[in-house]
Amino acid sequence: MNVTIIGTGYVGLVTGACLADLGNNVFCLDLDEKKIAMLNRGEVPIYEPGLGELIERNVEAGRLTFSTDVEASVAHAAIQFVAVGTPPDEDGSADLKYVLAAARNIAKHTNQFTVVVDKSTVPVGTAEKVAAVLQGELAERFPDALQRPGFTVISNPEFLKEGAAVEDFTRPDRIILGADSDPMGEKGLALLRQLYVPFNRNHERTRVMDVRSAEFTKYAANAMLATRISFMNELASLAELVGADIELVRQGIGSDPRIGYSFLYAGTGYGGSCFPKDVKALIRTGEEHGRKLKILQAVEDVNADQKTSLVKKVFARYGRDLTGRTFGLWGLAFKPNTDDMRDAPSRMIIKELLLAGARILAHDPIAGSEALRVLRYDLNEWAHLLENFSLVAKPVDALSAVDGLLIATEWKVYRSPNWNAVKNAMKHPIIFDGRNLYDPETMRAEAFDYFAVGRRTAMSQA
Ligand SMILES: NC(=O)c1ccc[n+]([C@@H]2O[C@H](COP(=O)([O-])OP(=O)(O)OC[C@H]3O[C@@H](n4cnc5c(N)ncnc54)[C@H](O)[C@@H]3O)[C@@H](O)[C@H]2O)c1
Ligand SMILES: O=c1ccn([C@@H]2O[C@H](COP(=O)(O)OP(=O)(O)O[C@H]3O[C@H](CO)[C@@H](O)[C@H](O)[C@H]3O)[C@@H](O)[C@H]2O)c(=O)[nH]1
Repeated sequence: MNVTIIGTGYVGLVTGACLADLGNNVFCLDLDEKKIAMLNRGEVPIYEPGLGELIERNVEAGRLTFSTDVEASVAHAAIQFVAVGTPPDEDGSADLKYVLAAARNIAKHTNQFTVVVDKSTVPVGTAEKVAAVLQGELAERFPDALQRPGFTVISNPEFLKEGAAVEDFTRPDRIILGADSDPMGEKGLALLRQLYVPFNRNHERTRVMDVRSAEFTKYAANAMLATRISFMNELASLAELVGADIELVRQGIGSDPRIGYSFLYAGTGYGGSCFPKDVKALIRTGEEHGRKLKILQAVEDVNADQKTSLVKKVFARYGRDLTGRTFGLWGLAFKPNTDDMRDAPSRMIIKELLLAGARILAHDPIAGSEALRVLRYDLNEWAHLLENFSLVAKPVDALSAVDGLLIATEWKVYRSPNWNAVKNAMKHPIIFDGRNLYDPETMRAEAFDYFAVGRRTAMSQA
Protein backbone atom coordinates (compact mmCIF):
# COMPACT_ATOMS: atom_id res chain seq x y z
CA MET A 1 0.00 0.00 0.00
CA ASN A 2 1.08 3.62 -0.41
CA VAL A 3 1.56 5.43 2.89
CA THR A 4 2.75 8.90 3.85
CA ILE A 5 4.13 9.73 7.28
CA ILE A 6 4.13 13.39 8.28
CA GLY A 7 6.81 14.09 10.87
CA THR A 8 10.03 12.08 10.74
CA GLY A 9 10.98 12.00 14.43
CA TYR A 10 11.19 8.99 16.75
CA VAL A 11 7.67 7.82 15.99
CA GLY A 12 7.41 8.82 12.33
CA LEU A 13 10.76 7.37 11.33
CA VAL A 14 10.16 4.06 13.09
CA THR A 15 6.61 3.82 11.70
CA GLY A 16 7.80 4.63 8.18
CA ALA A 17 10.73 2.22 8.22
CA CYS A 18 8.71 -0.65 9.73
CA LEU A 19 5.81 -0.21 7.30
CA ALA A 20 8.23 -0.06 4.34
CA ASP A 21 9.88 -3.26 5.56
CA LEU A 22 6.55 -5.03 5.07
CA GLY A 23 6.53 -4.09 1.39
CA ASN A 24 4.58 -0.85 1.62
CA ASN A 25 5.69 2.15 -0.41
CA VAL A 26 6.35 4.87 2.16
CA PHE A 27 7.00 8.61 1.88
CA CYS A 28 8.37 10.27 5.04
CA LEU A 29 7.77 14.01 5.05
CA ASP A 30 9.44 16.49 7.38
CA LEU A 31 9.77 20.27 7.23
CA ASP A 32 13.21 20.08 8.87
CA GLU A 33 15.47 20.27 5.82
CA LYS A 34 18.59 19.32 7.79
CA LYS A 35 16.95 16.14 9.04
CA ILE A 36 15.77 15.09 5.59
CA ALA A 37 19.17 15.90 4.06
CA MET A 38 20.84 13.68 6.68
CA LEU A 39 18.44 10.83 5.97
CA ASN A 40 19.02 11.21 2.26
CA ARG A 41 22.80 10.96 2.90
CA GLY A 42 22.13 7.66 4.68
CA GLU A 43 22.60 9.09 8.19
CA VAL A 44 20.06 8.38 10.94
CA PRO A 45 19.37 11.48 13.05
CA ILE A 46 18.45 9.51 16.20
CA TYR A 47 19.97 6.57 18.00
CA GLU A 48 17.55 3.66 18.01
CA PRO A 49 18.74 0.03 17.94
CA GLY A 50 18.04 -1.72 14.62
CA LEU A 51 16.64 1.37 12.92
CA GLY A 52 19.69 2.17 10.75
CA GLU A 53 19.70 -1.24 9.04
CA LEU A 54 15.95 -1.10 8.51
CA ILE A 55 16.18 2.30 6.84
CA GLU A 56 19.14 1.34 4.67
CA ARG A 57 17.47 -1.86 3.47
CA ASN A 58 14.22 -0.16 2.52
CA VAL A 59 15.76 2.91 0.91
CA GLU A 60 17.87 0.57 -1.23
CA ALA A 61 14.75 -1.39 -2.18
CA GLY A 62 13.10 1.87 -3.26
CA ARG A 63 10.26 1.53 -0.74
CA LEU A 64 11.25 4.38 1.58
CA THR A 65 11.60 8.00 0.47
CA PHE A 66 12.46 11.05 2.58
CA SER A 67 11.18 14.39 1.42
CA THR A 68 10.40 17.99 2.35
CA ASP A 69 8.02 18.27 -0.60
CA VAL A 70 4.57 18.61 0.96
CA GLU A 71 2.66 18.42 -2.30
CA ALA A 72 4.38 15.27 -3.56
CA SER A 73 4.13 13.58 -0.16
CA VAL A 74 0.43 14.24 0.21
CA ALA A 75 -0.23 13.19 -3.38
CA HIS A 76 1.62 9.91 -2.71
CA ALA A 77 -1.01 8.16 -0.58
CA ALA A 78 -4.59 7.88 0.62
CA ILE A 79 -3.25 7.02 4.09
CA GLN A 80 -1.59 10.01 5.78
CA PHE A 81 -0.09 9.37 9.22
CA VAL A 82 0.40 12.44 11.40
CA ALA A 83 3.39 11.83 13.72
CA VAL A 84 4.48 15.39 14.51
CA GLY A 85 5.38 16.64 18.00
CA THR A 86 2.78 17.72 20.56
CA PRO A 87 4.95 19.58 23.08
CA PRO A 88 3.51 21.11 26.24
CA ASP A 89 2.14 24.61 25.90
CA GLU A 90 2.83 27.11 28.69
CA ASP A 91 -0.16 25.89 30.70
CA GLY A 92 0.81 22.20 30.32
CA SER A 93 -1.80 21.43 27.66
CA ALA A 94 -0.65 19.73 24.45
CA ASP A 95 0.26 22.28 21.80
CA LEU A 96 -1.57 21.21 18.65
CA LYS A 97 -0.03 23.71 16.23
CA TYR A 98 2.06 21.09 14.40
CA VAL A 99 -0.84 18.63 14.18
CA LEU A 100 -3.20 21.25 12.79
CA ALA A 101 -0.55 22.54 10.36
CA ALA A 102 -0.10 18.98 9.07
CA ALA A 103 -3.88 18.66 8.65
CA ARG A 104 -3.95 21.93 6.71
CA ASN A 105 -1.19 20.71 4.40
CA ILE A 106 -3.05 17.47 3.72
CA ALA A 107 -6.21 19.39 2.89
CA LYS A 108 -4.34 21.81 0.63
CA HIS A 109 -2.95 19.07 -1.57
CA THR A 110 -5.08 15.94 -1.47
CA ASN A 111 -7.23 15.08 -4.46
CA GLN A 112 -8.46 11.69 -3.31
CA PHE A 113 -10.31 10.03 -0.43
CA THR A 114 -7.92 10.42 2.50
CA VAL A 115 -7.52 8.63 5.80
CA VAL A 116 -5.81 10.98 8.25
CA VAL A 117 -4.28 8.87 11.01
CA ASP A 118 -3.45 10.66 14.27
CA LYS A 119 -0.40 8.85 15.62
CA SER A 120 0.79 11.78 17.68
CA THR A 121 -0.38 11.79 21.28
CA VAL A 122 -3.27 14.24 21.27
CA PRO A 123 -5.96 15.21 23.80
CA VAL A 124 -9.51 13.98 23.53
CA GLY A 125 -11.37 15.99 20.91
CA THR A 126 -8.34 16.60 18.66
CA ALA A 127 -9.61 14.41 15.81
CA GLU A 128 -12.64 16.70 15.63
CA LYS A 129 -10.35 19.75 15.39
CA VAL A 130 -8.34 18.04 12.65
CA ALA A 131 -11.55 17.19 10.80
CA ALA A 132 -12.72 20.81 11.07
CA VAL A 133 -9.46 22.05 9.50
CA LEU A 134 -9.79 19.55 6.65
CA GLN A 135 -13.44 20.38 6.15
CA GLY A 136 -12.71 24.12 5.98
CA GLU A 137 -9.76 23.88 3.56
CA LEU A 138 -11.43 21.34 1.29
CA ALA A 139 -14.61 23.41 1.10
CA GLU A 140 -12.50 26.37 -0.08
CA ARG A 141 -10.63 24.31 -2.65
CA PHE A 142 -13.74 22.48 -3.88
CA PRO A 143 -16.77 24.77 -3.58
CA ASP A 144 -18.82 22.08 -5.33
CA ALA A 145 -19.43 19.47 -2.64
CA LEU A 146 -19.82 16.75 -5.27
CA GLN A 147 -16.22 17.30 -6.46
CA ARG A 148 -14.81 17.41 -2.91
CA PRO A 149 -12.65 14.42 -1.86
CA GLY A 150 -13.95 12.61 1.21
CA PHE A 151 -11.85 12.01 4.31
CA THR A 152 -11.94 10.45 7.72
CA VAL A 153 -9.77 10.96 10.81
CA ILE A 154 -8.69 7.87 12.73
CA SER A 155 -6.98 7.89 16.10
CA ASN A 156 -4.18 5.33 16.20
CA PRO A 157 -2.00 6.23 19.20
CA GLU A 158 1.52 4.82 19.38
CA PHE A 159 2.83 2.90 22.41
CA LEU A 160 6.46 2.26 21.43
CA LYS A 161 9.24 2.83 23.95
CA GLU A 162 12.45 4.54 22.90
CA GLY A 163 15.41 2.16 22.88
CA ALA A 164 13.08 -0.71 21.92
CA ALA A 165 11.05 1.16 19.32
CA VAL A 166 11.44 -1.19 16.35
CA GLU A 167 10.65 -4.24 18.47
CA ASP A 168 7.64 -2.51 20.11
CA PHE A 169 6.27 -1.33 16.78
CA THR A 170 6.58 -4.68 15.04
CA ARG A 171 5.32 -6.71 18.01
CA PRO A 172 2.64 -4.48 19.50
CA ASP A 173 0.67 -5.43 22.62
CA ARG A 174 -2.30 -3.76 21.01
CA ILE A 175 -3.26 -1.65 18.02
CA ILE A 176 -5.83 0.93 19.01
CA LEU A 177 -8.03 2.22 16.19
CA GLY A 178 -10.54 4.91 17.04
CA ALA A 179 -12.89 5.54 14.12
CA ASP A 180 -16.21 7.17 13.36
CA SER A 181 -19.02 4.72 12.74
CA ASP A 182 -20.03 6.32 9.42
CA PRO A 183 -19.26 4.94 5.93
CA MET A 184 -16.01 6.95 5.58
CA GLY A 185 -14.90 5.85 9.05
CA GLU A 186 -15.62 2.23 8.08
CA LYS A 187 -13.70 2.65 4.82
CA GLY A 188 -10.69 4.13 6.65
CA LEU A 189 -10.82 1.40 9.26
CA ALA A 190 -10.78 -1.30 6.57
CA LEU A 191 -7.64 0.23 5.02
CA LEU A 192 -5.84 0.40 8.36
CA ARG A 193 -6.84 -3.13 9.34
CA GLN A 194 -5.30 -4.27 6.05
CA LEU A 195 -2.13 -2.25 6.67
CA TYR A 196 -1.68 -3.76 10.14
CA VAL A 197 -2.49 -7.38 9.25
CA PRO A 198 1.19 -8.48 9.18
CA PHE A 199 1.60 -7.39 12.82
CA ASN A 200 -1.54 -9.15 13.94
CA ARG A 201 -2.80 -11.70 11.48
CA ASN A 202 -6.22 -12.35 12.97
CA HIS A 203 -6.70 -8.82 14.22
CA GLU A 204 -6.49 -10.32 17.71
CA ARG A 205 -4.49 -7.33 18.97
CA THR A 206 -6.66 -4.71 17.34
CA ARG A 207 -9.05 -2.80 19.57
CA VAL A 208 -11.57 -0.79 17.60
CA MET A 209 -13.37 1.93 19.50
CA ASP A 210 -14.77 5.43 19.14
CA VAL A 211 -12.26 8.19 18.45
CA ARG A 212 -12.47 9.91 21.85
CA SER A 213 -11.88 6.67 23.76
CA ALA A 214 -8.85 5.91 21.56
CA GLU A 215 -7.36 9.34 22.24
CA PHE A 216 -8.01 8.90 25.97
CA THR A 217 -6.48 5.38 26.03
CA LYS A 218 -3.04 6.75 25.18
CA TYR A 219 -3.03 9.21 28.09
CA ALA A 220 -4.53 6.63 30.45
CA ALA A 221 -1.69 4.19 29.65
CA ASN A 222 1.09 6.70 30.23
CA ALA A 223 -0.60 8.12 33.34
CA MET A 224 -0.94 4.64 34.84
CA LEU A 225 2.73 3.82 34.20
CA ALA A 226 3.89 7.18 35.59
CA THR A 227 1.69 6.58 38.64
CA ARG A 228 3.37 3.25 39.35
CA ILE A 229 6.80 4.90 39.17
CA SER A 230 5.90 7.81 41.46
CA PHE A 231 4.19 5.41 43.86
CA MET A 232 7.39 3.37 44.11
CA ASN A 233 9.55 6.48 44.42
CA GLU A 234 7.41 7.75 47.27
CA LEU A 235 7.60 4.39 49.04
CA ALA A 236 11.38 4.40 48.40
CA SER A 237 11.77 7.62 50.41
CA LEU A 238 9.82 6.03 53.24
CA ALA A 239 11.87 2.82 52.97
CA GLU A 240 15.03 4.87 53.57
CA LEU A 241 13.50 6.28 56.76
CA VAL A 242 12.20 2.99 58.16
CA GLY A 243 15.21 0.88 57.17
CA ALA A 244 13.53 -1.29 54.50
CA ASP A 245 14.88 -2.14 51.03
CA ILE A 246 12.62 -1.03 48.15
CA GLU A 247 14.25 -3.55 45.79
CA LEU A 248 13.16 -6.46 48.02
CA VAL A 249 9.74 -4.85 48.39
CA ARG A 250 9.49 -4.54 44.57
CA GLN A 251 10.23 -8.24 44.15
CA GLY A 252 7.80 -9.08 46.95
CA ILE A 253 4.86 -7.23 45.43
CA GLY A 254 5.68 -7.86 41.76
CA SER A 255 5.18 -11.59 42.23
CA ASP A 256 1.47 -10.88 42.69
CA PRO A 257 0.11 -11.16 39.12
CA ARG A 258 -2.42 -8.46 39.91
CA ILE A 259 0.53 -6.09 40.40
CA GLY A 260 3.23 -7.53 38.09
CA TYR A 261 6.92 -6.62 37.95
CA SER A 262 7.11 -3.96 35.27
CA PHE A 263 7.47 -0.25 35.85
CA LEU A 264 8.07 -0.63 39.58
CA TYR A 265 11.69 0.51 39.65
CA ALA A 266 12.46 3.38 42.00
CA GLY A 267 15.01 5.79 40.56
CA THR A 268 15.75 9.41 39.84
CA GLY A 269 12.20 10.14 38.63
CA TYR A 270 10.64 9.50 35.25
CA GLY A 271 11.83 11.57 32.28
CA GLY A 272 11.67 11.38 28.52
CA SER A 273 9.50 13.03 25.94
CA CYS A 274 6.23 11.41 27.01
CA PHE A 275 5.44 10.78 30.69
CA PRO A 276 6.17 14.32 31.96
CA LYS A 277 4.27 16.03 29.15
CA ASP A 278 1.39 13.56 28.96
CA VAL A 279 0.74 13.61 32.71
CA LYS A 280 0.69 17.42 32.57
CA ALA A 281 -1.63 17.42 29.55
CA LEU A 282 -4.11 15.05 31.21
CA ILE A 283 -4.14 17.19 34.36
CA ARG A 284 -4.85 20.18 32.13
CA THR A 285 -7.67 18.35 30.31
CA GLY A 286 -9.18 17.67 33.75
CA GLU A 287 -8.95 21.35 34.67
CA GLU A 288 -10.59 22.35 31.39
CA HIS A 289 -13.53 20.17 32.40
CA GLY A 290 -13.65 21.41 36.00
CA ARG A 291 -12.13 18.19 37.37
CA LYS A 292 -8.98 18.29 39.49
CA LEU A 293 -7.06 15.05 38.92
CA LYS A 294 -5.68 14.69 42.44
CA ILE A 295 -3.78 11.43 41.95
CA LEU A 296 -2.00 12.69 38.83
CA GLN A 297 -1.10 15.98 40.51
CA ALA A 298 0.55 13.94 43.29
CA VAL A 299 2.32 11.80 40.66
CA GLU A 300 3.83 14.95 39.19
CA ASP A 301 4.78 16.46 42.57
CA VAL A 302 6.49 13.25 43.70
CA ASN A 303 8.39 13.10 40.40
CA ALA A 304 9.61 16.68 40.74
CA ASP A 305 10.95 15.88 44.25
CA GLN A 306 12.53 12.67 43.04
CA LYS A 307 14.53 14.42 40.35
CA THR A 308 16.44 16.35 43.04
CA SER A 309 16.77 13.45 45.50
CA LEU A 310 20.22 12.30 44.35
CA VAL A 311 21.75 15.77 44.56
CA LYS A 312 20.19 16.22 48.01
CA LYS A 313 22.19 13.16 49.11
CA VAL A 314 25.35 14.81 47.78
CA PHE A 315 24.52 18.01 49.69
CA ALA A 316 23.81 16.01 52.86
CA ARG A 317 27.28 14.50 52.57
CA TYR A 318 29.34 17.52 51.45
CA GLY A 319 27.24 20.61 52.25
CA ARG A 320 25.68 22.96 49.71
CA ASP A 321 28.94 24.61 48.66
CA LEU A 322 30.74 22.20 46.34
CA THR A 323 33.46 24.59 45.23
CA GLY A 324 36.69 22.66 44.66
CA ARG A 325 34.90 19.32 44.43
CA THR A 326 34.65 17.11 41.34
CA PHE A 327 32.02 14.46 40.66
CA GLY A 328 31.84 11.69 38.10
CA LEU A 329 28.50 11.17 36.37
CA TRP A 330 27.57 7.94 34.61
CA GLY A 331 24.66 8.29 32.19
CA LEU A 332 23.06 11.35 30.59
CA ALA A 333 20.19 10.06 28.40
CA PHE A 334 16.78 9.76 30.08
CA LYS A 335 17.09 5.97 29.78
CA PRO A 336 19.50 3.48 28.19
CA ASN A 337 19.66 2.76 24.44
CA THR A 338 18.66 6.24 23.36
CA ASP A 339 20.35 9.59 22.80
CA ASP A 340 17.17 11.40 23.86
CA MET A 341 17.77 14.04 26.52
CA ARG A 342 14.19 15.33 26.73
CA ASP A 343 13.37 15.78 30.44
CA ALA A 344 16.33 13.56 31.38
CA PRO A 345 16.88 13.56 35.17
CA SER A 346 20.63 14.09 34.52
CA ARG A 347 19.85 17.65 33.37
CA MET A 348 18.61 18.70 36.80
CA ILE A 349 21.50 16.89 38.51
CA ILE A 350 24.10 18.64 36.34
CA LYS A 351 22.54 22.07 36.76
CA GLU A 352 22.37 21.76 40.57
CA LEU A 353 25.94 20.49 40.89
CA LEU A 354 27.37 23.18 38.60
CA LEU A 355 25.43 25.95 40.38
CA ALA A 356 26.80 24.67 43.69
CA GLY A 357 30.34 25.15 42.33
CA ALA A 358 31.27 21.55 41.45
CA ARG A 359 33.13 20.23 38.44
CA ILE A 360 31.69 17.23 36.55
CA LEU A 361 33.28 14.49 34.50
CA ALA A 362 30.43 12.88 32.57
CA HIS A 363 30.16 9.72 30.51
CA ASP A 364 27.37 8.44 28.27
CA PRO A 365 27.79 5.87 25.49
CA ILE A 366 25.64 7.88 23.04
CA ALA A 367 24.04 11.06 24.35
CA GLY A 368 27.10 13.29 24.99
CA SER A 369 26.71 15.80 22.18
CA GLU A 370 22.94 16.01 22.57
CA ALA A 371 23.52 16.63 26.30
CA LEU A 372 25.86 19.55 25.57
CA ARG A 373 23.26 21.06 23.26
CA VAL A 374 20.45 20.96 25.85
CA LEU A 375 22.67 21.98 28.76
CA ARG A 376 23.57 25.24 27.03
CA TYR A 377 19.86 25.94 26.92
CA ASP A 378 19.20 24.78 30.53
CA LEU A 379 22.01 26.84 32.01
CA ASN A 380 21.09 29.91 30.04
CA GLU A 381 22.80 32.87 31.76
CA TRP A 382 25.10 30.44 33.62
CA ALA A 383 26.26 28.76 30.38
CA HIS A 384 29.85 29.74 31.33
CA LEU A 385 29.62 27.04 34.03
CA LEU A 386 29.88 24.49 31.23
CA GLU A 387 33.64 25.12 31.53
CA ASN A 388 33.33 22.89 34.58
CA PHE A 389 31.57 20.12 32.67
CA SER A 390 33.67 17.65 30.67
CA LEU A 391 32.54 14.73 28.56
CA VAL A 392 34.84 11.72 28.78
CA ALA A 393 35.23 8.75 26.44
CA LYS A 394 35.28 5.83 28.88
CA PRO A 395 33.37 5.23 32.15
CA VAL A 396 36.63 4.97 34.10
CA ASP A 397 37.74 8.39 32.80
CA ALA A 398 34.84 9.93 34.74
CA LEU A 399 36.36 8.74 38.01
CA SER A 400 39.69 10.45 37.98
CA ALA A 401 40.28 11.95 41.46
CA VAL A 402 36.56 12.56 41.99
CA ASP A 403 34.86 13.17 45.34
CA GLY A 404 32.02 10.85 44.35
CA LEU A 405 30.27 9.13 41.44
CA LEU A 406 26.63 9.75 40.57
CA ILE A 407 24.68 7.31 38.37
CA ALA A 408 21.73 8.71 36.41
CA THR A 409 21.16 6.13 33.63
CA GLU A 410 21.35 2.35 33.86
CA TRP A 411 23.41 1.66 30.71
CA LYS A 412 24.58 -1.98 30.65
CA VAL A 413 28.21 -0.93 30.54
CA TYR A 414 27.96 0.38 34.14
CA ARG A 415 26.61 -2.86 35.62
CA SER A 416 29.78 -4.79 36.44
CA PRO A 417 32.72 -2.42 36.83
CA ASN A 418 36.12 -3.48 38.07
CA TRP A 419 35.76 -2.23 41.63
CA ASN A 420 39.48 -2.01 42.26
CA ALA A 421 39.97 0.18 39.19
CA VAL A 422 37.03 2.33 40.29
CA LYS A 423 38.40 2.76 43.82
CA ASN A 424 41.92 3.47 42.65
CA ALA A 425 40.73 6.20 40.32
CA MET A 426 38.48 8.02 42.81
CA LYS A 427 39.65 10.43 45.51
CA HIS A 428 36.75 9.39 47.77
CA PRO A 429 35.08 6.01 47.13
CA ILE A 430 31.52 7.25 47.39
CA ILE A 431 28.71 6.30 45.01
CA PHE A 432 25.31 8.00 44.71
CA ASP A 433 23.36 5.51 42.65
CA GLY A 434 20.08 6.80 41.17
CA ARG A 435 19.33 3.46 39.49
CA ASN A 436 20.00 0.87 42.21
CA LEU A 437 22.53 -0.98 40.06
CA TYR A 438 24.51 -2.66 42.82
CA ASP A 439 23.98 -4.73 45.91
CA PRO A 440 24.57 -2.59 49.05
CA GLU A 441 26.31 -5.47 50.87
CA THR A 442 28.76 -5.95 48.00
CA MET A 443 29.48 -2.24 48.03
CA ARG A 444 30.17 -2.29 51.76
CA ALA A 445 32.48 -5.28 51.26
CA GLU A 446 34.25 -3.38 48.47
CA ALA A 447 34.74 -0.49 50.94
CA PHE A 448 32.49 2.06 49.22
CA ASP A 449 30.07 4.44 50.83
CA TYR A 450 27.00 3.63 48.77
CA PHE A 451 23.84 5.74 48.64
CA ALA A 452 21.05 4.13 46.60
CA VAL A 453 17.32 4.85 46.21
CA GLY A 454 15.08 3.36 48.91
CA ARG A 455 17.79 1.08 50.23
CA ARG A 456 19.91 1.04 53.36
CA THR A 457 23.00 3.18 52.90
CA ALA A 458 26.15 1.05 52.94
CA MET A 459 29.03 2.73 54.80
CA SER A 460 32.50 1.33 54.28
CA GLN A 461 33.45 1.98 57.95
CA ALA A 462 30.16 0.68 59.42
N1 LIG B 1 9.04 9.49 21.27
C1 LIG B 1 8.29 8.48 21.67
O1 LIG B 1 8.78 7.50 22.23
C2 LIG B 1 6.81 8.48 21.45
C3 LIG B 1 6.09 7.29 21.61
C4 LIG B 1 4.70 7.31 21.40
C5 LIG B 1 4.06 8.49 21.03
N2 LIG B 1 4.79 9.63 20.88
C6 LIG B 1 4.09 10.83 20.43
O2 LIG B 1 4.31 10.94 19.01
C7 LIG B 1 4.43 12.32 18.62
C8 LIG B 1 5.78 12.55 17.95
O3 LIG B 1 6.79 12.33 18.91
P1 LIG B 1 8.34 12.20 18.48
O4 LIG B 1 9.09 11.88 19.71
O5 LIG B 1 8.45 11.33 17.30
O6 LIG B 1 8.60 13.74 18.04
P2 LIG B 1 9.91 14.37 17.36
O7 LIG B 1 10.03 15.72 17.92
O8 LIG B 1 11.06 13.41 17.45
O9 LIG B 1 9.51 14.46 15.81
C9 LIG B 1 8.50 15.27 15.30
C10 LIG B 1 8.89 15.67 13.89
O10 LIG B 1 7.79 16.33 13.26
C11 LIG B 1 8.31 17.33 12.39
N3 LIG B 1 7.24 18.26 12.03
C12 LIG B 1 6.63 19.21 12.80
N4 LIG B 1 5.65 19.81 12.11
C13 LIG B 1 5.61 19.24 10.89
C14 LIG B 1 4.79 19.41 9.74
N5 LIG B 1 3.77 20.29 9.72
N6 LIG B 1 5.04 18.66 8.65
C15 LIG B 1 6.04 17.76 8.65
N7 LIG B 1 6.83 17.54 9.71
C16 LIG B 1 6.61 18.26 10.82
C17 LIG B 1 9.45 17.92 13.17
O11 LIG B 1 10.36 18.60 12.33
C18 LIG B 1 10.06 16.65 13.80
O12 LIG B 1 11.07 16.10 12.98
C19 LIG B 1 4.22 13.12 19.92
O13 LIG B 1 2.85 13.44 20.02
C20 LIG B 1 4.60 12.13 21.01
O14 LIG B 1 3.96 12.40 22.23
C21 LIG B 1 6.15 9.66 21.06
O1 LIG C 1 10.19 1.12 36.51
C1 LIG C 1 10.49 2.15 35.90
C2 LIG C 1 10.31 2.30 34.49
C3 LIG C 1 10.67 3.50 33.88
N1 LIG C 1 11.19 4.51 34.62
C4 LIG C 1 11.52 5.80 33.97
O2 LIG C 1 10.38 6.24 33.23
C5 LIG C 1 10.79 6.99 32.10
C6 LIG C 1 10.11 6.50 30.84
O3 LIG C 1 10.60 5.22 30.50
P1 LIG C 1 9.98 4.33 29.34
O4 LIG C 1 8.53 4.22 29.53
O5 LIG C 1 10.75 3.08 29.27
O6 LIG C 1 10.35 5.22 28.06
P2 LIG C 1 9.56 6.03 26.94
O7 LIG C 1 10.31 5.79 25.68
O8 LIG C 1 9.36 7.42 27.42
O9 LIG C 1 8.14 5.29 26.75
C7 LIG C 1 6.93 5.73 27.40
O10 LIG C 1 6.34 6.80 26.69
C8 LIG C 1 6.05 6.50 25.28
C9 LIG C 1 5.54 7.79 24.65
O11 LIG C 1 4.20 8.04 24.92
C10 LIG C 1 5.03 5.36 25.24
O12 LIG C 1 4.72 5.07 23.88
C11 LIG C 1 5.60 4.13 25.95
O13 LIG C 1 4.62 3.09 25.95
C12 LIG C 1 5.96 4.53 27.38
O14 LIG C 1 6.56 3.43 28.06
C13 LIG C 1 12.31 6.88 32.05
O15 LIG C 1 12.87 8.07 32.61
C14 LIG C 1 12.63 5.70 32.94
O16 LIG C 1 13.90 5.78 33.55
C15 LIG C 1 11.39 4.37 36.00
O17 LIG C 1 11.86 5.30 36.68
N2 LIG C 1 11.03 3.19 36.59
